[in-house]
Amino acid sequence: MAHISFEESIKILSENLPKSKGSEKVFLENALNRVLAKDIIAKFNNPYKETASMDGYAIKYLDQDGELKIIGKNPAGSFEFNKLKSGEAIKTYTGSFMPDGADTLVPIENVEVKGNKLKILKKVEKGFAVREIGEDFKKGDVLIKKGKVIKSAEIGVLASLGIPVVDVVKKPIVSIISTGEEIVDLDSKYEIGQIRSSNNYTLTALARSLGFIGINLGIAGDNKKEIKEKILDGLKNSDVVITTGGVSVGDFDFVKEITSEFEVLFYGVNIKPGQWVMVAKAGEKYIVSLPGFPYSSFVTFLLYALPILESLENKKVTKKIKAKLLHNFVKTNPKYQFVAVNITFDGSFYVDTIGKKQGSSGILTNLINNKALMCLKEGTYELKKGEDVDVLVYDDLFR
Ligand SMILES: Nc1nc2c(c(=O)[nH]1)N[C@H]1C(S)=C(S)[C@@H](COP(=O)(O)OP(=O)(O)OC[C@H]3O[C@@H](n4cnc5c(N)ncnc54)[C@H](O)[C@@H]3O)O[C@H]1N2
Ligand code: MOO
Repeated sequence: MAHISFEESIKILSENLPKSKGSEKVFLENALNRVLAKDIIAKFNNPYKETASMDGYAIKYLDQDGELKIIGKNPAGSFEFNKLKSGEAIKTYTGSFMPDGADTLVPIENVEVKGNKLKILKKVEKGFAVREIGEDFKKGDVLIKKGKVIKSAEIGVLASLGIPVVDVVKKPIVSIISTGEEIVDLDSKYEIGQIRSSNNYTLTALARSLGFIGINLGIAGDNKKEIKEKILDGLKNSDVVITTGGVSVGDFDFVKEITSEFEVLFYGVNIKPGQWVMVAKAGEKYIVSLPGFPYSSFVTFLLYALPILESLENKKVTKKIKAKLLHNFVKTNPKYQFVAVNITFDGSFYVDTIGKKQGSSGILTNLINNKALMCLKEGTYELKKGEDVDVLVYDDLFR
């Protein structure tokens, strides 16, 4: 079967992306980084009433010339709505409601007090240090839109609205299975010639680092029954099942046969790494079978599993940006290529491949400290130093 182009694979995938999952309720403390499932609408004005933003005396603006009579105190949290008449002042504190009849607050620094007499030494303009009703938000305002990822300020706004429980989109669950007769897990004895399985650990961690629920389902040998059982097991408890290995042309590449029993969206893409990737639907769920090489499985997870997970939670966790190449780069492979790059920011983004090893897709260590992939369209060509390139950023660049 001829491989399809990268663009074609993305088109097919985007036409088959899932709808976002339903919602669930979480305590506000657990809502950080979750996707809001319903608009948050203010049920009251904040502030509820005109409020002092400094410590001082509430007065009528036109009363600033003569001597005023201090008729009392108005501490924050006192809900007596004091009334103020002409010629009077009420001591009022930061956060206190302004008395009815007062339109201005003269700060303590501007006045002289003798007994209950107040003299204003330095006048202020009308409305000084008074927060308007609804200055922060007004009743009926849509404060946070459905689909927004909840960060610290959203947590604060929800708290200020008195909302202890929030409706958020359920987190997508992705299960990861490594396959291969030669690979062994950490709990098994290692014999020369075997390969310690890294993919199930790397991809579980990658899924979790991007905010999804990653489940490491361990290893299945090159055995159709075992592989199928593990995939079916994964499908029961997760939205997406990832397999690694067993998808190319070897005699023991059974995963592709098992995954083919489902509704295959595509198998084989003209990309480097990852040309043997296979994506299938299993009813509402997905099986994404990635090549076994550690670098290939990492890249293809980002390219094909991540869009499904993002769609399920209705959020984007990767960014596509332009960056300038810090050195010439010769693209020798005609496939659409994804290259691990160092990325730096100095007013613009810059990328380079300094210190990255050249070789097969078996090189996982190139991804240590890596946050981005340079995306190079099909063809062989030379890129010049200073040229703009497309970059897929999958980690926080400023951390
Ligand atoms: N005759 C051909 N051979 C290969 C081709 C080809 O076109 N013709 N394509 C190569 C490419 S490209 C890739 S990518 C691999 C993909 O093969 P599989 O997906 O079937 O992967 P495996 O053969 O099972 O494994 C490949 C490689 O990765 C190691 N591996 C597998 N799983 C893990 C794991 N969990 N942790 C660490 N390392 C793992 C495995 O030992 C192999 O070395 O096919 C090429 N061959
Ligand atoms: O497709 Mo393989 O992942 O190029 O090495």
